[in-house]
Formats: sequence, structure tokens, C-alpha cells
Amino acid sequence: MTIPVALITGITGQDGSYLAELLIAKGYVVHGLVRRSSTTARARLDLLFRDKDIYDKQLFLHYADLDDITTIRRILKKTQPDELYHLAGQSHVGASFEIPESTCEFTAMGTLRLLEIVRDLDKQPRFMHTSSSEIFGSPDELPQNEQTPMRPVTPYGVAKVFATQMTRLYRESFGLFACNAICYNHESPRRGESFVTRKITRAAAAIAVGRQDKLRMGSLGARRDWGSAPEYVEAMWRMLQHDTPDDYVLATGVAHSVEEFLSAAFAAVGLNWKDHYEADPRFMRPAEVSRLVGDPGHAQRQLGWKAETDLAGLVAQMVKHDVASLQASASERP
Ligand SMILES: C[C@H]1O[C@H](OP(=O)(O)OP(=O)(O)OC[C@H]2O[C@@H](n3cnc4c(=O)[nH]c(N)nc43)[C@H](O)[C@@H]2O)[C@@H](O)[C@@H](O)C1=O
Repeated sequence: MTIPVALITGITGQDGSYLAELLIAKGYVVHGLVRRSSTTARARLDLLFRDKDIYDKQLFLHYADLDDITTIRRILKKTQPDELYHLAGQSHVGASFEIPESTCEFTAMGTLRLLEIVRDLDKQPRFMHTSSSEIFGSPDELPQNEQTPMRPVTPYGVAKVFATQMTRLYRESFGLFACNAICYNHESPRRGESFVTRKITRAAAAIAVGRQDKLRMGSLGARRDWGSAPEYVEAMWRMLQHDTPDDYVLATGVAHSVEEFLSAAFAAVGLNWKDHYEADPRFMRPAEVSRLVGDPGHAQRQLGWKAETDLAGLVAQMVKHDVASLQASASERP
């Protein structure tokens, strides 16, 4: 039996770590591209795999930045993956207003460069690009599906539109097996600390144990369709196992406000968020998407995939994790 080989860009991120775990459990050999500078970000992977004798047997990490075409081409030629999961990019929407150029460089051009390399390979891997609900920006219809017109309102959204359309174009014009996973927000205890959900659950835990008093945040009115990250990477894998390539909205189909998330997280540790919240203009954005909710029907029909975790379940998992890790670090203190 041949062992399937996958390559993941962005393997050190939240989704990358869950996807690596999933593929390794399925018996894949997994190669990951790692930025030379992201030594600390590797902590997620080290925590998962360091003691499990996986490195150099099933998991191989390679240094390569997304603008380093020759290195990526060399790695792809050497590793000959069957599947290429493209997760890397500047993923913070708020930051994209501060650094629009590098956001486009990595998120938009980085995807095009990868597609170009794949197009030239003799053995072309199946390709999955992690697109985003931000492509819809300010949509006319609700919920959004794969046919909803793209109307991005943030530099990040514009970059994702470019990458999404290029992925479609390489599928339709050059015959690549290329798919877009149009992901709505997906969270977990491994979510980066600057995204709103994790910022809230970490603060709720820290305030509950007396290590923090205030939580400074931006607007609470925005609504998001929040799902659970491990479920979304399962859908990504299913996309590349399907007979034909296509684009899929991955979402729960239900939206909640930031205030609802905040309220649920603080309630989970017996606190009232109103006693600790402080509005901070530094976290307000020049433009907000507010009507994003996805229709995951296509993924359900074609891939048999459905988001299972609701907001209450997600909040409970994240708060529990953050409380436990604070307690563990407190007990380690001399
Ligand atoms: C689908 C999409 O999902 C993510 O992008 P995002 O939705 O912008 O996620 P977020 O957690 O940064 O913000 C959610 C909402 O929360 C509001 N908000 C209020 N106060 C703070 C605050 O203090 N920090 C942050 N970060 N947000 C705040 C903020 O203004 C926004 O309305 C990325 O994975 C992205 O890569 C992606 O593709």
C-alpha cells in the first residue's frame, strides 16, 4: 500500500496543527513549510509531537518563506506530495489595515506563486487554498454561498479575493485539482491570542483567578459565524478526497455577536463582563463586516460535512482550556 504524502503551508498555525494531527492519524507522511523566523510558533507542533517519536518518521519540517519560490519548488519536487494544503498567509484582518502591502504579498501573491509552481510540476498535487468569508465583505444576500458575489471591504478580504479567484482560474483554465475552502471564523483553544475569541477566553480565565482586572477591546456589535477549527480541517481533507475539485463554504450557518461571545465566556467563570470591559479605540477597525453568515449546504451535500459545535460548546472548550492552563502555570510557580 502506498503511503499518502501531504504538504502543508502554515503548519505552525491553529489549522496547520490540527490538520497535521489529522493526517498523521490517517497514516500520511506530512511535510510542513515553516518560516525561518517562526521558531516560537513551532511550539504548537512541539507540544503535540515532541514526545511521540513522530518527527523524521511521519512529520518533516522545511524552512521556506512564501516569497522564496526556488526553495518551495525544490521542496515540492523533492517531497512529491499527493496533496498540498495552503494555509499560510497574514491572517489578521485588523492588522491588514496597518500592513496592506505585506498582506497582499503573502496572502495574494503567495498563493499565485504556489499555483504557478504546481502548474509546472510533472506530478501535480491536489491543491487546497484556505479562503475566507472576508471575500464577501458587505454582501447583499444572507446567508452567503459559493455563488455569492465577492465584495471585500478590508485589505485582507481583497487579498483573499485575488487568491480565491486565482485558485478557481487555475482549476478552470489549467485543469488543476484546486479547491477553495471558504472558511468562516473557526476557533479553538489553539487560536492565536490576538483574535477576539481567544483574547476573551484568556481574559475571562485571568480575571477569574485575579491575575487581570480589565479587558480592553474594540466593537462588540459585529456578528460572526463561529465554528470549531478541528471540524473545519476535516472538511479540507474531504475536499481533496472528492472525485472533482470545487469550492466549499465552511460555516455553521448561525451568527452571534461579539457581545454574546463575551457574555457567555465571562458567565462560564461566574463573572459579569460589564464589570471588566473597557472600550479601546486601538481595536476598532476602519471598516467592519457585519452580515457574514455562511450556507454550508454544498459541503454537506457533496462532502457529507456538517459543523457540529455550537457557540456554547466552543466557549466552554476554550474557557476550560484557558482556566486549566492558568492553574497549571500557577502550580509550577515556586
Ligand atoms: C474569517 C476570518 O476570521 C478571522 O477574522 P476576524 O473575523 O476579523 O476575527 P477577529 O477575531 O480578529 O475579529 C472578530 C470581530 O471581533 C471584533 N473585535 C472587537 N474587539 C476586538 C479585539 O480587541 N480584537 C480583535 N481581534 N477583534 C475585536 C472585530 O472588530 C471583529 O468584528 C480571521 O481568522 C481571518 O483570517 C478570517 O479569514
